[in-house]
Amino acid sequence: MIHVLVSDSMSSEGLQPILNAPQINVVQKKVEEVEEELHLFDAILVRSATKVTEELLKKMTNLKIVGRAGVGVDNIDIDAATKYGVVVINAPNGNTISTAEHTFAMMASLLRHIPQASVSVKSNEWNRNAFVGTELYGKSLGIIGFGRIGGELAKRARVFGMDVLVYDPFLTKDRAEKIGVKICAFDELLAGADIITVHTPLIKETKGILNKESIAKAKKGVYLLNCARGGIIDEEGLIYHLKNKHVAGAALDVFEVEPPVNNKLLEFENVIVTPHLGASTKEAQLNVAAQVTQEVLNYLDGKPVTSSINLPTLTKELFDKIQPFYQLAKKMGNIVSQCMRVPVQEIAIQYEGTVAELETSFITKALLSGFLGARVDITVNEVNAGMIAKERGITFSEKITENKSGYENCLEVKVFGDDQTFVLKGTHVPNYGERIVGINDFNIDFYPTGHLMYIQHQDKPGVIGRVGKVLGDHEINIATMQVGRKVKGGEAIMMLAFDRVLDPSLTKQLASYEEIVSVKTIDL
Ligand SMILES: NC(=O)c1ccc[n+]([C@@H]2O[C@H](COP(=O)([O-])OP(=O)(O)OC[C@H]3O[C@@H](n4cnc5c(N)ncnc54)[C@H](O)[C@@H]3O)[C@@H](O)[C@H]2O)c1
Ligand SMILES: O=C(O)[C@H](O)COP(=O)(O)O
Repeated sequence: MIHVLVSDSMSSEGLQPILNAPQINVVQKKVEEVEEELHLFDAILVRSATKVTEELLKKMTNLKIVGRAGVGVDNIDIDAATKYGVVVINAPNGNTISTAEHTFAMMASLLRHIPQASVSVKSNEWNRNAFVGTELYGKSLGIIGFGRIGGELAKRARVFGMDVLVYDPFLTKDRAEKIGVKICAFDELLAGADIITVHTPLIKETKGILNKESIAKAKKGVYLLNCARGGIIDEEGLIYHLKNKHVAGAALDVFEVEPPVNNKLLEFENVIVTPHLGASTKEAQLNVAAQVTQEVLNYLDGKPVTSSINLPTLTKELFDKIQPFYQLAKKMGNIVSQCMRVPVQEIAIQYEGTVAELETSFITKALLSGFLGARVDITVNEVNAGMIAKERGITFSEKITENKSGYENCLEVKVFGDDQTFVLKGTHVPNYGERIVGINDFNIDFYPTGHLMYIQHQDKPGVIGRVGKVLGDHEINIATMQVGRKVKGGEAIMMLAFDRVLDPSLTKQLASYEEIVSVKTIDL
């Protein structure tokens, strides 16, 4: 049974596929209400209220995926999730329109004093002079952060006859031209805009991007909006400029601390607020819940996810193509790790042929996870493999080379350890399966599965017979056997497969023979 925790309120229509899945037990409760069962959950679905901290991740020992039904992931400790091998996905475009519309509604409300006028009329006043507003038409809207929401907002502003100034270090000229906005430097936007709105993520570069100093560079009488994340506009700086009337008004959907208890901003008549409602429409909630539900189901079912924050994004088509190499790479990493039982400093992976045309970074991570999984005591997967390798001082690299092996596709891994190197080559033969086709300089051909024994020996008469006899004496059936040598009478190797795990005493006995150089067992 798979256990999924939905810890924030979500559209039940969007959650239907997961609620209806017979093999999934869905619990819709806050984290605090399931403290005792946290270790059971395979997945957690959240909005912005649940804080997915390292502390929580440590308690959720079975967790595989965090699904954020929305855009912002600043409530999730991505580094910690990556460290514990937990995939984080979001629903990046399901609430774009709703948030752009909300921002537009806030802007219009702010300039026409609609919330204040509404309260006044409901208090039996009829004070038309107190609420004289300002038109949007002909005004300059400055947008900081021109992604999905910034772009949708700009289209609406253009239709209302506004000029749009944009500051976004990652914005291309092409996109700006298509939407009809002017790319500006930050200070140029501050100086030119009548209204400024922020639509960036909350990251260290954007935290307090509008603060006491930068707001001072804006036009006197500027209006400010924040429907992105609390903290992008520094609240102390905003309060300062509201007091000195440099800022004519502000519209805020988000706050540094939510809910904004005892927040001085709430005392200003010219500050209008909503309780983080940008994404709160039926449509957006259905979209984000449905997107994240499908992604979580896919991932738990071993299928690709398309909007992961800490994994390469793969389409289903690409994932299907990668899948055989992913399995092969994982096994190769595992074999190499068991054959090189010494500290390793470097892992170099080469791709040849058709595999080189795929997303090799994903395959590299699979190989690393197979390698590390065999030697560390924590969950290692493609999410955290790179991070764990670095932590353990193992450098890794990947290279695409011309096809020299003669196989349609070939992966080669070379591992450098204390005074030793080990090379393994593998290929995937369509309709046949994974094959290991090279160990160090030896050509060989075996299916990497089950319980294996790798023997390095001298190519002399009787060695194979002796190995067979020892195993036979212990009633051990050899399932398959492959032998490889470079020159007659020189170094040779054997790869044997068994139906069960071998007793370590056998390894010792075989290794004691003069013609046998080394014996290693490999369990896959
Ligand atoms: N109020 C709500 O309910 C609500 C709803 C949805 C999204 N959001 C928030 O809105 C924000 C934007 O969402 P989006 O979907 O448009 O994201 P997005 O990723 O599409 O856009 C973000 C943009 O910010 C730009 N950016 C990054 N660093 C910058 C910097 N230092 N200076 C200027 N620009 C920078 C990026 O280049 C990108 O174009 C996010 O913080 C998200 O959490 C809030
Ligand atoms: O980043 C987002 O998607 C929004 O801030 C929405 O947050 P919410 O899911 O808590 O409404």
